[in-house]
Amino acid sequence: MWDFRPSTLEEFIGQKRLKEELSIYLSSIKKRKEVFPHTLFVGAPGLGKTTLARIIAFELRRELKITSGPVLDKPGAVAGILTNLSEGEILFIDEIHRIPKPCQEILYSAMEDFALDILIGKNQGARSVRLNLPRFTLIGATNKPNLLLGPLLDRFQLSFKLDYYQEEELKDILLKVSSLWGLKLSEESACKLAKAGKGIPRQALNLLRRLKEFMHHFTPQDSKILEVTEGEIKAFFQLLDIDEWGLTPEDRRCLFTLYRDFKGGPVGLNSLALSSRISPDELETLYEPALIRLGLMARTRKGRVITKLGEKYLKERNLFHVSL
Ligand SMILES: Nc1ncnc2c1ncn2[C@@H]1O[C@H](COP(=O)(O)OP(=O)(O)OP(=O)(O)O)[C@@H](O)[C@H]1O
Repeated sequence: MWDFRPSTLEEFIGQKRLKEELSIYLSSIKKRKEVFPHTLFVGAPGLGKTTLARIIAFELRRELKITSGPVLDKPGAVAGILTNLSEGEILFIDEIHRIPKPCQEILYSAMEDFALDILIGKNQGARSVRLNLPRFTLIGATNKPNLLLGPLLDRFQLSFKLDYYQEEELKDILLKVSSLWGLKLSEESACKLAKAGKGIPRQALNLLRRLKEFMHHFTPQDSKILEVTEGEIKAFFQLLDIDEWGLTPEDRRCLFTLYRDFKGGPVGLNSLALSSRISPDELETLYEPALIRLGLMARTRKGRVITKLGEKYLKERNLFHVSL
């Protein structure tokens, strides 16, 4: 089994408070056979927003349609997907903040009144026609809720914020998935991988996927169970050039660029991204969250700054003079 997605809330590890609340809504909606309320999941990429949408659909035995903000870039695209929904169906829109504003506006009446107002004709001859929609559930996922129009935000009856995972929780996820994949992780190996997962299941599972390939490469072909020792984890981390926190050469490059090119900051996101040779979006969503959570970088009102701990990190690893 290559991918692992929990299909019930019980199988979903972590996010304890969110799970408790969600399970109450699921059971009460199930009892009353109602349509699930419009729900927004807010959190960084890879924390499990899509997985939760799938779980809601599975638990309620509802159909799930999956799309994403960039696909819904024209009013016609939004109208098209809405008019193809059936009663009780769940529409999941990933990166909902990337829907252009005029298209977000179409969603207001669809969510509130289950109706679509379509403008037919042009100029003076134009008239508005109201099209009734089946009752459906919209589940949105975003890591930038501030880019959603206020009235759209208001139409989500439920909103959940996903937290980064504790190492212990990531460890449980890794142990569960590794056994499905025929990998035998010792407790210590699982802890090391979990620590390098940067609080994000997708990152931890990506590491596990690569570890599996690594193990297959170095183990005789007939072994059914691949046993991973601490020594192998060490060699694996060396091969990937990641440290015990899971920081990659790109993470270190951002930190070092901040130190070298901007004298430790403060510096704006775009300038730091340009000098680090990565896109501002990648810097903001992929790299800086971990650097900030580890206390190596900080975000101030004037921009990003390196912390004392960040300087210590570079110094200890002899990274003050590397050429990037
Ligand atoms: N709590 C969890 N327990 C087990 N596996 C999880 C959990 N959360 C996420 N995963 C796994 O991590 C991977 C990423 O999860 P998912 O695609 O749901 O994240 P996401 O928040 O929707 O990311 P994106 O916003 O980038 O689409 C999936 O393989 C999923 O099965």
